[in-house]
Amino acid sequence: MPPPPQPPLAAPAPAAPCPIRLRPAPTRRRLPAAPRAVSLAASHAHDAAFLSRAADVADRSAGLTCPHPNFGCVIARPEPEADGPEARVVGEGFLYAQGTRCAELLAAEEAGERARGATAYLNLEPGDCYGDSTAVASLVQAGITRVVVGLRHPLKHLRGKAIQSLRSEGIQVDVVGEDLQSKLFKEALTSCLIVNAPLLYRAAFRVPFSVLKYAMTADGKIAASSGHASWVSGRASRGRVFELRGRSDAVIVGGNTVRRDDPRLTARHVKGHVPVRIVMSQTCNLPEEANLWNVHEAYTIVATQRGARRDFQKKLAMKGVEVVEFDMLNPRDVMSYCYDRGYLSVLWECGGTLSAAAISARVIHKVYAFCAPKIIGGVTAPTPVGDLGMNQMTQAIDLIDVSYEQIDRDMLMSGFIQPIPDLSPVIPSADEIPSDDPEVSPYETNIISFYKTWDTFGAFSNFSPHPIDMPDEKGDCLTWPTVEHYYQAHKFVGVENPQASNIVQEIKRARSPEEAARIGRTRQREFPELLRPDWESMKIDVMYRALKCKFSTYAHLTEMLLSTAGSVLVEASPHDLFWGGGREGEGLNYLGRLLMQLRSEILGTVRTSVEARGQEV
Ligand SMILES: NC(=O)C1=CN([C@@H]2O[C@H](COP(=O)(O)OP(=O)(O)OC[C@H]3O[C@@H](n4cnc5c(N)ncnc54)[C@H](OP(=O)(O)O)[C@@H]3O)[C@@H](O)[C@H]2O)C=CC1
Ligand SMILES: Nc1c(N[C@@H]2O[C@H](COP(=O)(O)O)[C@@H](O)[C@H]2O)[nH]c(=O)[nH]c1=O
Repeated sequence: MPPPPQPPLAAPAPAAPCPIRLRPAPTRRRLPAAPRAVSLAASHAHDAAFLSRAADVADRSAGLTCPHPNFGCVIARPEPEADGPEARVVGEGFLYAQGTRCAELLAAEEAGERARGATAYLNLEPGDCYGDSTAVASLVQAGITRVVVGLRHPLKHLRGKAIQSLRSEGIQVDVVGEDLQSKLFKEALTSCLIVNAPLLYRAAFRVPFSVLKYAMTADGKIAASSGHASWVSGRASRGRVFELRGRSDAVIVGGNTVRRDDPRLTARHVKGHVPVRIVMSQTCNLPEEANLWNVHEAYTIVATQRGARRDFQKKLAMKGVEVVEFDMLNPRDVMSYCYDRGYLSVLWECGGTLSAAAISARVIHKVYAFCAPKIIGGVTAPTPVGDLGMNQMTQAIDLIDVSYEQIDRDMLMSGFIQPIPDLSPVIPSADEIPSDDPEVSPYETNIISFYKTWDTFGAFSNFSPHPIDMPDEKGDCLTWPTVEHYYQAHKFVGVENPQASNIVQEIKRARSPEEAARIGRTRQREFPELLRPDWESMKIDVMYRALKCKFSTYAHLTEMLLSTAGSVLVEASPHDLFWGGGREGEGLNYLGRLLMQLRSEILGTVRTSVEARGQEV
């Protein structure tokens, strides 16, 4: 694989300022009426306003669920009584999580008949990976006649596909920057870029979007010279940090911060998504007891140097902490690992030692600096960023798109170290859609890996949004939203304890497959006595039954599976060594194996029926 493109450390001079703020969820409102005269400027103003609104709508699930590409759809139609370009919103929707119903479908359902002849505004080109093009089909079936797209999909195997499909259905598609250009559209486009910055960085640099956050005094210290740091910033600022955590897949600290602060790193006080906590420690010289080892609160990974304190590693593993060894522990390799795990965004909450290493490794993209109006002094008091090897002020890294916000008595300054990647120059024209499949290496054409639902073969993931109807113990048919829901719930099925039945119901009701997985795993750890006693011997069978149902229910999935004949299927999970293939092929890859077994079974059935027909003739 070629090395990921290296952005310059010192970013180019700032472009037009663009305030970056966490936006509160917009309330539904009628947009202000535009001037009555029908003019191009007025219709552009409407389009730009609705597109920005689609970006705001897309942002609604942030912090509620595991981060994922943010898709929002706003359907608007002209006011029947108005002859100008006034329009009103008739439907809105956003993607709640991977494997849940797409934004376009939700918006079309809300709009109903009012969608006929209306315009749909999408912050991002839909990225159907399930072979069923739900997003496009929803818009077509709803009778949408025009679609305005903010950004083409940044992932190569999806870019341009949905736009082409919509156009081939006779729908007018206007893409900002290509078909629509003006200052207003530039601003709307910025909203679309910001709401999916993590996906864009991930696509461009093959690392997750990384944000460095710290709290410092007015004299630039992040702790007193003793190392004591609670608290530098005020309560309101720390509340904002909980929000930032809730929007991240993982929060990272260095060994010293764990030894000194014993942090919890949870997104408490804000309901919703709790990120994974990652400790980077070369020595693994970490405390025996620490808040981070309480994995009931949140999942913890310790990233360490190969061979470091193996006995202690075992102790951590006994507590449920995952330990990952690296040949050379450094920020870039840890970020590559996080990329492989499918993370989109990571929050660095470390001290200056590790932050300097991360900035030097060019993995930090954005900075949030909370500045408190206090002075602590101290020549040895820690500062936010250690040595970067610069000795002239002219070498300083200029932050771009800087914004300032007062939070109670503190000031929050944020800005990008690296600009949001502009993928537009490599956008292919409509007749130049890439046919290559980035998941399949030309040298290993017989291996097809899949993992996240946005991958080319994302439909093979148990998180794909394909409900299955399965008989329960009494033989009654029950619908499960995804295979993951079914699998996780069956850890507790058949156990004669009302608490186990409650857990089954809790998992069944989970709003997304991620939530189902989280509940299933947490309850298994919390209540091992409620796990069905035959689980270890039954889990493969449970999974196979669910897969068989999924692939036989949806014809296009059967087709997709059969199209892989001759290839080895690998679930590219770097950490699940039972269902996945592991980082270096050390995993047992049971999910891939079961899919291949199912493929053989279906192929056998197809062949047998063809042969039978042949004999009849
Ligand atoms: N106000 C604020 O926002 C914050 C304040 N703090 C304060 O900062 C102080 C700690 O800062 P600091 O000592 O810089 O701690 P860091 O959080 O930066 O941790 C440094 C440690 O990170 C580990 N590490 C792993 N890989 C690397 C690498 N490639 N390069 C460098 N380090 C690596 C090492 O752990 P090991 O030694 O285990 O191998 C190293 O000692 C504390 O007083 C804490 O309270 C901390 C965070 C935020
Ligand atoms: N001291 C300091 C911060 N420190 C960071 O927060 C961590 C503690 O998190 P938790 O245990 O979850 O409350 C600590 O280890 C460090 O990473 N953050 C801030 O916003 N403001 C502050 O003043």
